[in-house]
This record gives sequence, C-alpha cells and structure tokens, in this order.
Amino acid sequence: MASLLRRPQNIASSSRQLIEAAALSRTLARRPASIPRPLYAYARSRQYATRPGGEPNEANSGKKLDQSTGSAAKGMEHLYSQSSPMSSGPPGPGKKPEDDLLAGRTKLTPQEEKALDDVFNLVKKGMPASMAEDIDKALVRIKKEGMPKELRDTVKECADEGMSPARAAKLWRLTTQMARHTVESEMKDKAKAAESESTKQQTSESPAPDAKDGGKKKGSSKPEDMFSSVKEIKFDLSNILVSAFVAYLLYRLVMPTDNSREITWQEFRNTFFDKGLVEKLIVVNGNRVRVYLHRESVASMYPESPAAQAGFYYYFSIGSVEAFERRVDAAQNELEIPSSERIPVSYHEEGSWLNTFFAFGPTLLFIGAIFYLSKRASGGAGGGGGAGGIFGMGKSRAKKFNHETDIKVKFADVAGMDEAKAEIMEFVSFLKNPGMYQKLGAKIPRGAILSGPPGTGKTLLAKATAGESGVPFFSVSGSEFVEMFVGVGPSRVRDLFANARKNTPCIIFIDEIDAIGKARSKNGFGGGNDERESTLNQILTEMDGFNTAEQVVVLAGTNRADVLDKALMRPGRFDRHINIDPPTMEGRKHIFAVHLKNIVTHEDLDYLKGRIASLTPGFSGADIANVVNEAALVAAREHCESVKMIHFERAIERVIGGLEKKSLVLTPEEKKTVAYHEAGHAICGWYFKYADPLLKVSIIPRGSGALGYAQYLPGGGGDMVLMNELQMMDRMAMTLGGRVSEELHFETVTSGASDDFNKVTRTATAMVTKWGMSAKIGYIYYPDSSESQDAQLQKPFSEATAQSIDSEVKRIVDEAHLQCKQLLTEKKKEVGIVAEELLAKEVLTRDDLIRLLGPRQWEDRGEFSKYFGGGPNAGDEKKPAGPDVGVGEGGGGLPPTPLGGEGAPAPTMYRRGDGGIGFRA
Ligand SMILES: Nc1ncnc2c1ncn2[C@@H]1O[C@H](COP(=O)(O)OP(=O)(O)OP(=O)(O)O)[C@@H](O)[C@H]1O
Repeated sequence: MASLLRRPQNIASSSRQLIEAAALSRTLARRPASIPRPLYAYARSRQYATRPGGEPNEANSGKKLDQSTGSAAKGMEHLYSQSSPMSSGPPGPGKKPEDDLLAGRTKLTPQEEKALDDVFNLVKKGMPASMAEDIDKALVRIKKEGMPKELRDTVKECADEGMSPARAAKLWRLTTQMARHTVESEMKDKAKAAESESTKQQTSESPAPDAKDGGKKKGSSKPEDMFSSVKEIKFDLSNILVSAFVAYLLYRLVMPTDNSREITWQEFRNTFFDKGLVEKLIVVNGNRVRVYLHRESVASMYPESPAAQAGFYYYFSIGSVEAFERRVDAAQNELEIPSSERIPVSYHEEGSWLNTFFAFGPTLLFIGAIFYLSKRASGGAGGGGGAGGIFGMGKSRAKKFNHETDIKVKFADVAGMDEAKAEIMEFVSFLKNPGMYQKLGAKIPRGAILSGPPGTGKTLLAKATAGESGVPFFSVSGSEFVEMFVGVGPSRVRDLFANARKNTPCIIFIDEIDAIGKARSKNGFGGGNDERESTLNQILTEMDGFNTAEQVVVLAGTNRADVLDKALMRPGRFDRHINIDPPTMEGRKHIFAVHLKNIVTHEDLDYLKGRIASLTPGFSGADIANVVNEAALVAAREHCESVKMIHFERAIERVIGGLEKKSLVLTPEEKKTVAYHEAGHAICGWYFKYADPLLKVSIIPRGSGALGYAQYLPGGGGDMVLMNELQMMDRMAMTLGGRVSEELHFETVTSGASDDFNKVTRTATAMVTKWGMSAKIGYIYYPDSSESQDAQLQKPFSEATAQSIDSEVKRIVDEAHLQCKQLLTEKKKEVGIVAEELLAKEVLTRDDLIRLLGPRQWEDRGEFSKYFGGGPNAGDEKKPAGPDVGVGEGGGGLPPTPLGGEGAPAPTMYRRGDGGIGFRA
C-alpha cells in the first residue's frame, strides 16, 4: 500500500470499469473501493498469456500452440514466462499450478451457484467478449466438477463481509485462472487426441529396424566422423581468447545487454503503460525509448520477473521524438491521467558500442602492434634464464638442439675434411671424458674457430661434434646479437652463456661470428660501432669467465677469419683455428659418396664419383649436395627410374651456368662471332702445353648472361696449389685466344672479351706486384685495396713505381697476346674447322676435338684421362664406360676461381660483355 500511496497515479488510473462493477454489486460490494492497477493489470495479463491475439484462436489449437502458455511473439517469450508480469506467478515447489487452483473441489449448492453467478457476472463486466466467453466456460465447468475451496471461501467472504479491493483482486485472479485452466484442459485434450492419431499413423508407416539402420549408415554424420572432425580442431589458448573477445564484441554490438529487452509500442502500451507500471521514460539519442517500471510494484507481485531486477528496463525504437511525444500525450489523455501525474520523459545522448570501438580502435591497435612486435622480437629464446630486458628483448635467440632427438649428424656424414675432423674430435673426447685430460693437468680448450669459404661444412662439422659427443647444442648466428636497441647484444650474450652453463656439458655454435667479432677499430675512422664492440667485449668476458671445469665448448664459424679481432683469437678463448678449404678431388669424391647414398642410381659408383668430382673443381660441400639433388630432379623431370651420368652432368652445367636460355636467339653474325671466339680459346687450350684442354664448348646461351659456354679440364688436376710462370703465360695467352681469333677472322672486334681482359690483367698485376715475376719491380709485395685499409686510401708505392708497374703489366699482357697471335695465325685453318663445326652442331666435346685436330700432344695431368680419355695415345686408349659428356646438350663449365689469387687455374665461364653483346672467351 505504501507504494500505492507514493504513486497516486497508480490509483488514479485504475480501471473505471472495475470500480463501476464493484459499485454495482449490491450484494457483494457494499463498500465500493478502487482496485489497484497492478492487480487489474495482472488479471488482464492472463488474457494475453493465454492468447496473445486476444481472440480465441481455434486454428492455433493442438500441437501448434504451446500447451500451457499459448504461443508468444518471437523474442517476447519472456514476457509470457511464468515469472514475467504477464504470467500467473511462480508455482509452489513440486506442485503444478492447477493443484493449488483445484484444491478442495466440492459440488455447489444452489445458493452457492447463484452467488457464483453474481460474482462471475460482476467480474465479466468490462472484459473483452473472448475472455468473458472463457469465464462462462469456467463457470459451467465449476458447476459440473465442483468449486475449488479457495474460490468458495472468497465468494463466501464477499457475501458475508462485503467486497474489498483485496477480495475483488482475488476474485479476478481466481476466476481468470479458472477460465485459463478450462481453456488449457480443452487444448490438452485436443492435443492428446491429435497425438494418439499421429502415433497410430506412424506405427503403420514406420520402416523395419534394418532399414532404419541403413538409413543411419547412409547419413553423412556418423558419430565417429563427427568426433574425428571435432578432434581436428586445435584449441589454442590464444585463439580461444581472441575468438571469445571478438565474439563478445560482436554480441555486444548486435545484442543489447542482458538488463534490457526490446518491445513494441503496442506491447509497451498494453502491457505496461495502460496498467500504470511505467515509472519514467528516457529517450536515448532521439531514436530509442527506455521504459523504466515501478520496481517495487513489479517486485512485490512478480518477484522472479527480470523487470523486478534493479537496472532492468524495456526499450522500443521511435521514428521521431515529436511523433513519440504526440503518441504518449494521446495515450495519457485517453487514460485521463492528470497533467501533474503524467509520466516523466527525459532525453539522453549516449555513444554506441560501435562508436566507442571506432574511437578507441586505433589506439588499441597501436598498443597491440607494439606488444606483438616486442613479443616477436623477444621470441625464440633458447630456454629461460638471464635478464630479459624490456619485453624479453635481451634474451638469447639461440636455438637449442637436443642431442638425442634433434641432432642426427655424425662424423661419418662429414666428408673430405679429415684434418679438421681429427682436430675437432679432441673436443668430443674432452666433453665425453674430461677426467682423462684434467688428471694430467691439461687445460681444456675453450673453443675453436672454423673458417673457410661458404658451404664448406663448418656448421655441419659443429653439429657432428655435438652429435658425436651427445651433448646439447646451442646454435646462434652472430647477426642475431645485433639489434637496433643499445645493450641488447651484450644482454643476449650473457643470456646465452647463462643458459649454456645450466646445461653443461654442451656446445655453443656461433655462426658468422664476423658479424660481431670484427676487429675493433683503432682510429675510429668512419665511425665506430659501440654496440657491436660491447657485444664482442661481452663474448670475450664470458669466455674468460669459464672455469676449466665448466664443460662448455664454444665453436664459431666464419668466412672471414682474417677480419676477426685478435683478442678473440688468443689462446684461452678460441684456442683452435681450424681452416676448412674447398674439398680436393679426393674430398669431393667422398662428399659425393655421402650424398649419393640417398640417390637411386645404377651407375658404377666409383666411376661416377670420379667423373663428377673431376668436373667440379672448386665446388664446396654445399655445391656438391646441390648438384646431387639437382641431378635427381632432372631425372625425375624426365621420368627416369634412376639417376644417370647424363643427369649429373646436366646438373653440374645448370649449377654453374644456369638454365639454357633457348628463348634468346642470336643473329647468324653473332653466332659466328661467338663460335670463332670459342674456337680461338679451344685451339689455344689444345696446343699450348700448360693451358687447359677443352672438355666441352657450347654456343647455346645460358641463364646467367653467358652467350657461349666452355668447360676446360684444369691442367693442374683441378687442385693445383702452385703455378709457375710458364703456366701463367700459357693460360693468359689462352684467355686472350677469343679476342685474337676475332681479330684474325673478322673485320672488327666485339666487346665480348672484356671479362677475359679483366682476368688477364689481374693475373699480370699479381705477377708484378705480388709474385715477384717482374725483374723491373723486383721481389716486392704490394697489398691491394682488398687486403689493407691503408691501401684503399693511399697507394703503397710511389708514382714512379706505379708507372713501372703499369708498364710491366702491359708488357706481360702484350707478350701473352703475341704468343697467342703467333699460334692462332699458324693454326688459322684449325680455328676455322672448329668454329664451323661448332656453328653446325652448337656443342662440341673433347671427342669432337680429337676427331678434328687429332689427339692432344701433351699428356693431361691428374686423373682426367681416366674419366674422359683423349690423351696422346687416345687412339689406342680404351674409351671409358658411361656416356659422353653432354653429347648434344649444353656445355658445362668449371666453377669460377679467382684469377690473380693463389694458383688460379683455367679461365672458366665467359659472360656477356660490358657492351651487352658479350659472349664468353
Ligand atoms: N664436408 C661435407 N660433407 C658432406 N656434406 C657437406 C660437407 N660440407 C657441406 N656439406 C653440405 O652442405 C650443406 C651446407 O653446409 P654448412 O651449412 O655446414 O656450410 P657452412 O660452411 O657452415 O656455410 P656458411 O659459411 O655459409 O655458413 C650441408 O648441410 C651439407 O649437406
């Protein structure tokens, strides 16, 4: 009642009809009293709960209708649920609502029947016809089946003591409940009848059990299938969190929050407004109205309704504020609500979720990106420990390989470097059996630097050391210490060594150590690199910091041992310097043997290894691995059962010269120039004692810019370590053979010989400035700019000496040119024969040259004649087994080797010249 007093509009807007009805009742309503609107609302709500349409709907009967509550509009089911203001209230625990309703039914006496008629007539006043009809039905039923005790008592109380608001409300409730119950019973009966009818039909139509199974089997969703598909989904915590967050955002965007529900204007009007339940209205953003109800009124009557919860509200959308205001005014006028009691309406502006999201989105994205990047930067740390710095930036990025599972490499897999292996095996025995050394007082070496050209197997050797010694292996590249933040490098070094100490005995391998281990600059010219130097200092400190009992071996790989800081190389740090050179002929055979293990081939393995090793001087282990793999790919492309010799040769050609460029068509003149150029080289190689005899020449352009391509057998056996002056002169003359041939056979010359001149000049310069082969300059070594920083700025010789060097270089090159010109003039006819044959066939082999020129006068050194034939007694020689080198195919070439360097052998590949017309010599 307190709530009623506080809200006079509740009473003021009570149903006029009800008050009228109560006043009209002469017998029952002696003291007419207003009935609180919530009670009236309750009573009216029964009608909607049973039949949302307000009309008895026969078509909705049977299965289609919910058997207890009728069907509600989609999304509005909650309004008709048991706990909503529109339901009959919660049933007692364990009881059905009708148990209470029908408790203590007894037959009616005639007086009671009359009193009941009066009451029901009173109640029916002001009701819609449909509901009055239900009330009548209920009355008939009560008369037939008896009156429930509660109703009887209430009717009696009304008769004895008169009508009061509470009794009126109770009567309303009981009569409408009875009406509803009657309707529901009818529906249930109908539904039962329909159900039994359909079961009968089903039993007559249902298929045999087998057929059912069959049907199930046919279905695509077998339980196992479903499980297997479910199993495949990977549940990753971060994925789940992100998906959950996104789903929540979407949900919040699409769905309103739980403490609100959308209704229509009609529902607002009929369910809340007309019943005086509305406390206030808030118009949000001019397009939505929030309806706040009198919570106490709702809670006292429907404790379980969501509308009774604090903060809950209904809302509906409006087209325009003006229209809404007009409608509300009209509704209030209709209900004759005085202006002082009208429902307050306020106006709010609020940002939507979407707006908030867009407002904060970029900031969140930015923060997220920074977080992600810093996470990435700190990722890949090999084990924990150590100071991580900001976002773990300072953590070591070394990958830790488990010796039992990850490292399968053994010394047997590393071929062609026996000395290096022997040296490093000592580390293995130290790691396996340290006591043996320590008891004799020997200090254990701390580490070794493996230096050598790229791909010679430094990393492989380090891995094999770890594999053999059975200890964990930390692998990191020098460049991974370098980061744009100051202090990260030293911090990562500390972290790496801290991890290693936790895992002793172990091996740390720092690849490309020159990235951090370069000699620290003395004069600071060009700006120092403090970060790199402090990283290096940290490595020096850490390596000093080991005590000899700590079994941590540090191996480092580099291609530039010459630039490393001296402090790094001193005993007590990297004690051992192991130099790994490109493999020799024997080494290449062994490396081929290692990699051929995985290849299917029916060739004679000894012959195969020897021949392809001869064809690959200067190749590193990585090149060899690549050739073997490439050969297998070539064979597979041709659908062969096994890899044959021809495939290996093609692979070598491809590795050296690139793919044949059949699309590049040379004009006949260009082709002729290339052919005579190549023929010039070939004739020189064939007739000069110390030059390299031709193995194969082709004038098919190749991918790497070569218009012609020749392969020569290195005269020194490919592994030549020393060259004498005669050899150099012959080779230089041969290198100039291409240009001289052009001079002799054409009116003019081309730009294609520039690469030849480069080689010749470098050799001649080295002869003068390094190898003491010029009487005028004498026995002096002048470093070039690649060897000394000083030489980059200032020439290490006087101007006069420079002139002498120039003249001496020119003299040597001129001598080589003269030597070549004499030979080619003498052999002009042979050059023509070879060139014409080359033009006709595009590819010539050693056998063709023997056929055209006769066997070579000079005996080939090394094992080449064993694999390629063609020595001075070639006619008598038994031809080696296996196919000829690349008959009818593009030529191969020896790998480029540095001329002017240590014992550079034959010229190898001839590329497009500067003028773009180029071809090879
Ligand atoms: N001596 C060898 N025996 C067998 N295989 C080898 C040998 N040397 C190199 N290889 C092959 O070449 C690959 C590359 O070798 P690796 O990575 O050890 O070269 P690297 O000297 O460390 O090169 P880089 O200096 O460029 O780091 C190896 O995986 C292996 O397949």
